[in-house]
Amino acid sequence: MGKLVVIEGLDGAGKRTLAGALTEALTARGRAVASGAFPRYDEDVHAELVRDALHGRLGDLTDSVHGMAVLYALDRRGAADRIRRQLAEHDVVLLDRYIASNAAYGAARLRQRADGDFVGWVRALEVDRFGLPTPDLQLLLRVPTAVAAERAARRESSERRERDLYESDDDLQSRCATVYDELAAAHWLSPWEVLDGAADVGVTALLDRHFTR
Ligand SMILES: Nc1ncnc2c1ncn2[C@@H]1O[C@H](COP(=O)(O)OP(=O)(O)O)[C@@H](O)[C@H]1O
Ligand SMILES: Cc1cn([C@H]2C[C@H](O)[C@@H](COP(=O)(O)OP(=O)(O)O)O2)c(=O)[nH]c1=O
Repeated sequence: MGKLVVIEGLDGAGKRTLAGALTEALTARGRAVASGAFPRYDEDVHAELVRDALHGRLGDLTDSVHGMAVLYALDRRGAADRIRRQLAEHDVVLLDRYIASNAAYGAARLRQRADGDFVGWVRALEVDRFGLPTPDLQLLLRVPTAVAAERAARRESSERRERDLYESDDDLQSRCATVYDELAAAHWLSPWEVLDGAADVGVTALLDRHFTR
């Protein structure tokens, strides 16, 4: 049975970049790695609807924090069997965002903290009701909100990719950073490790800490 490892953090924190580096380093050590990212924009109708909502194309649906969270959760529900299969066949399944993204962004939108009702509601929906596999380890890639915003803006211009409603809301990102810190401190759903994304993450040392057999 493989380990389910999740990378979490703000938009522009460097999650995708770290996922690539970790996959490469684990593969070089001979581990079988499956990787994925949520939302699955090009694979799942709920994720497609998320994209529409984040670009203001679904009217007042975007205003509903719980409605948005249900769409993200249904995307993951549709991937649950595949994740379970991947865990059976690989040493590591590495995901760029998972259940904690719903907890952090939703709580931040509602101005709640990690010990508030919303985070409990996400756990009840995704873990208890949908039966999603829980992570073995969550990595919080922590960067100052200004750095994340600057990276997201740079990516916007280099990839001609328009920033969405959450990405362009600096106050939301900064509240979200607080909830992430609290989720990590509480080891919500799994052990967490906080990585300094503004410095060298130190992939080799990370592997030595968590992936020695
Ligand atoms: N450690 C880093 N130092 C500087 N720039 C980085 C670093 N990691 C990622 N970036 C750049 O920041 C931008 C956002 O990174 P990305 O990995 O796409 O973030 P995320 O997946 O968290 O949104 C990209 O342009 C990427 O090249
Ligand atoms: C996966 C997930 C993302 N989100 C938020 C975080 C991001 O602001 C936004 C889009 O996800 P993101 O991974 O940033 O997609 P991309 O970088 O390809 O646009 O959705 C949730 O609120 N809940 C979730 O379950």
